[in-house]
Amino acid sequence: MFPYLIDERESKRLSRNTSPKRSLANDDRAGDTISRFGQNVYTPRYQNSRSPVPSPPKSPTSKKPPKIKRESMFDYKSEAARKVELIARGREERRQKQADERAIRDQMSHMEQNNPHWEFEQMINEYKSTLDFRPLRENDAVIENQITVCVRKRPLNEKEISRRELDVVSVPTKNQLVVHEPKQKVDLTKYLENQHFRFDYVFDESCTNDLVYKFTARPLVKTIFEGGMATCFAYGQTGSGKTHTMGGEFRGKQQNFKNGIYGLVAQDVFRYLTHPKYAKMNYSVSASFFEIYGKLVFDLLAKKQRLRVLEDGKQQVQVVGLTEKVVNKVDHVFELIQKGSLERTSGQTSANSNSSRSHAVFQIILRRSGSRQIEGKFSLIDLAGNERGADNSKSNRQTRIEGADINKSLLALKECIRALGRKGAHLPFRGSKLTQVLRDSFIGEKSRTCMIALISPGNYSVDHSLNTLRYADRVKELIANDSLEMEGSDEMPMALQEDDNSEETYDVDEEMLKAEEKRLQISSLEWELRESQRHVIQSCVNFHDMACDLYNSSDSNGFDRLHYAKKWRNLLNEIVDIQKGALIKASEFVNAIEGS
Ligand SMILES: Nc1ncnc2c1ncn2[C@@H]1O[C@H](COP(=O)(O)OP(=O)(O)OP(=O)(O)O)[C@@H](O)[C@H]1O
Repeated sequence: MFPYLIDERESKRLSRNTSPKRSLANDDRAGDTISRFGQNVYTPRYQNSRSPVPSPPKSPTSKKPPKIKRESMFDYKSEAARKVELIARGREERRQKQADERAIRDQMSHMEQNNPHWEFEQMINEYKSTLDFRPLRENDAVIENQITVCVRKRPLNEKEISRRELDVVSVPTKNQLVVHEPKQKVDLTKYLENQHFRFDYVFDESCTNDLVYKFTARPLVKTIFEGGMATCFAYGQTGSGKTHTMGGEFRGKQQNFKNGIYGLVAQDVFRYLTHPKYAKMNYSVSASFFEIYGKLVFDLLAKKQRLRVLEDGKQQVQVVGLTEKVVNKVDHVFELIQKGSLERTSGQTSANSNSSRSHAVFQIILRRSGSRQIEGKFSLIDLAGNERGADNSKSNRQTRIEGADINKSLLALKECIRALGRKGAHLPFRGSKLTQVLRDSFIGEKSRTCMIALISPGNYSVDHSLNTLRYADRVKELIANDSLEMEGSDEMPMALQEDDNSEETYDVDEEMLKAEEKRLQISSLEWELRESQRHVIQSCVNFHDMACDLYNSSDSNGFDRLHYAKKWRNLLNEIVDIQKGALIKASEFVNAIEGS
């Protein structure tokens, strides 16, 4: 094609020279170069205008046409060709890029469909690959603490698996746990916030009830044979495994009461009775089972008969009329556990249709035969779900009141455990019905307590799990501080005891330790600040309802002014107390931040 183009041009040039009359050849309209399908195609103008085709100049005198330098020919050719090639290559690259992006998008949407959290999953897997997993083993040493705080993580359940939830909790060692909190930045970048916690023991999803029992309640059984009080609490969100741990594993709807902590304690109590040291003491064993629902107490062994709690002048608290059955063999205890469990009050929450809104208290009591004097008592408490706040905004008044009571009792419980850890500290047992009835468990040198915090591993539960861990951490943190404060004591500080038991040697950096403690303290105070704020908000709503009811009641016949005024005063007192409590929490938090 190009030789033709050159010949044509050359011929025109020549014909211009040789025949001046030719009009067509006298300007540069002689021919156009048209780009067609990416190639330069030359279309002579005169062809388009149907002009007679001039014959190529064939002058006999004409010499050979002057040679066109090959170099310039190539220049011309390569210039155009390069542009074309560039355009073509650019187009090809664009298409390829678009195809690649489409393929990635398709792959991502396919992955999203199969696993909406695949990016977080990848991040968690990457993080886990850096951990050295050394979980708790059956033959690990059991540490004897006055207060033991541990955490149990259950496996993902069917519902969570069907919702394609991620397991966001890792348990690398026997006393450490990491929560991988999925987060998103404002620019939608996803990232993990890995939060570390440390407790006396951490049980991963593979641990059985037997193993949990061995490290938690079992060491406390001996306490009640030596004149002490023992308590074991199961604390956590609804559905996190409190009843599974305390009452026994579920097989469908059937619960195996023999392998829950209630049943395991009962079996060990009867075993201890046969021990030569205790056989001669002539102990008799009895059991009671009751439930605390708001401010009310019900007997689970007497068709939920309502019970009154009375306190005498010596601060001795009694649950009046509570059924206490004498048990001669462990099977009797299982029967009582079964009976009481069936009676237990359940309500409805958005989180779990069988959620428990009450605290269940199962007690095993030791007395000398023929005596009313209690020698030892083991209280096992399956606490109500701690996730009340999340349910509250949408819930009815009754549910809100229940929630407020549960929050109050859980905060009071924490304060009482703190008091037990700090010898001689004021015991704020009147903070709730729960702590009131358990008062005797929080006093005395020999009293021992164990808290099992239960967490659900799914990503949708991460906020509740963190709240549970912070609560447990607050109890643990104070114990650690108290132990460190015991100068000259034979007892080693808890943190150091653990370190001595481990194979690693720690180079403890005092500054770092202090900074870490401070951080933990602030995070706990923040949690308390938020909880107390929520409490104020709830109580304001309740206060408003009750104040309206009371106000309207003044219109009725037989209106008693004094009674009315007293009721109003009580309402005001109650809300002022709650607000004062919140004010203290807010000040504590501000002081901690400003002082740090
Ligand atoms: N460690 C575990 N292993 C296997 N399944 C478990 C475990 N913990 C709990 N589950 C199961 O999870 C479900 C909820 O557990 P559970 O009823 O004990 O929760 P909960 O904390 O007592 O809830 P609620 O406060 O509503 O009573 C049950 O079906 C239980 O069998």
